[in-house]
Amino acid sequence: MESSKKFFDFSRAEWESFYRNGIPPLTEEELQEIKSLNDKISLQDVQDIYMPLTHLMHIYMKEDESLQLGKDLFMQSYTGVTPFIIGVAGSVAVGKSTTARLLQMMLSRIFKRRNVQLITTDGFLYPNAVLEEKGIMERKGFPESYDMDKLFNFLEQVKAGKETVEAPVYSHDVYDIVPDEKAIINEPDILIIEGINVLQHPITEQIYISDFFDFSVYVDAEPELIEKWYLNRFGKLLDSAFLDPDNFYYSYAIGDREEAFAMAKQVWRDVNLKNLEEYILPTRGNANVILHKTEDHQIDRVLLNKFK
Ligand SMILES: Nc1ncnc2c1ncn2[C@@H]1O[C@H](COP(=O)(O)OP(=O)(O)OP(=O)(O)O)[C@@H](O)[C@H]1O
Ligand SMILES: CC(C)(CO)[C@@H](O)C(=O)NCCC(=O)O
Repeated sequence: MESSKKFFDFSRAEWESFYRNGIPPLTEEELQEIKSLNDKISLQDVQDIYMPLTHLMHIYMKEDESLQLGKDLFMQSYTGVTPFIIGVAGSVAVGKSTTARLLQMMLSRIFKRRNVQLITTDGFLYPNAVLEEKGIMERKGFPESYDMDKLFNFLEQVKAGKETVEAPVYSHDVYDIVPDEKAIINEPDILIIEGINVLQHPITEQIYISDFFDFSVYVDAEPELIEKWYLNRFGKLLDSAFLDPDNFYYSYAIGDREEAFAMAKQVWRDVNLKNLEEYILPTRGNANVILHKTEDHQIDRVLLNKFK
């Protein structure tokens, strides 16, 4: 273990050993089902990295429940059970959605009676029309491009145990908020929130959105690799846009492929890499756990926060 001031830094082998004696809570069939999520997901990662991670999350969940109960006893009032909220942060295209969906599937299989739901903060981006109006269309993903009040209200309602809470929906294909679509969150026991901004910035002077999180994971990798994954995903977006004139990427898909990739490289450099360096990376130290990836999304190191 090679540690920094703030994090214990474990090799893959060390991390894996933290759950070696546990009985794998997932059947071979369930593992195969997880595989269908993204055919490149390594089942070895599920076993070696995510099993110990969900085990650790369970430790935090139990602590959280007992703290809530203790506080209620102290105040001599019952405030109700609040959902356990897990944040998944990291760069654009680092694999947050894939990690978050994998965690959702694993947690709902392992804790069969718990209702595990998932949402992305992409839905809280201002619609393109508003970004245009504010003159910040090329700042999509930067802090000012999100409706933070709306995100704050959403989190407050979920945490307060409201029966049904709605959130707007963003589509990568349309490259905009989808006007008539809503994501519904209804009384989850565990809510996973994935987004580049979940560990970021105060909303008001007193409160950070990270105050809402009971556990957080930062997905990390070297920027050169993330760029590769970004361009790779861009290629897939082009391939699926080819037959759909309504798709945002249609004109790129039917045009010159080299030019399209040159444009994507520029967007990576001028928007997403800049955002990573200025606003996302500085939040890495706030996470409970950092998953560090190398080539082919393989996780080679896991870091655990010493203080939270
Ligand atoms: N564990 C993994 N194994 C293989 N491929 C992966 C893995 N995780 C992500 N990918 C691939 O990397 C690309 C980016 O992943 P994903 O869309 O999950 O990123 P993201 O961080 O959610 O991005 P954004 O913030 O833009 O929504 C996708 O093409 C995805 O298929
Ligand atoms: C929607 C976000 C901000 C985050 O997922 C990102 O995928 C994005 O669209 N960034 C803007 C620059 C780009 O087109 O890649």
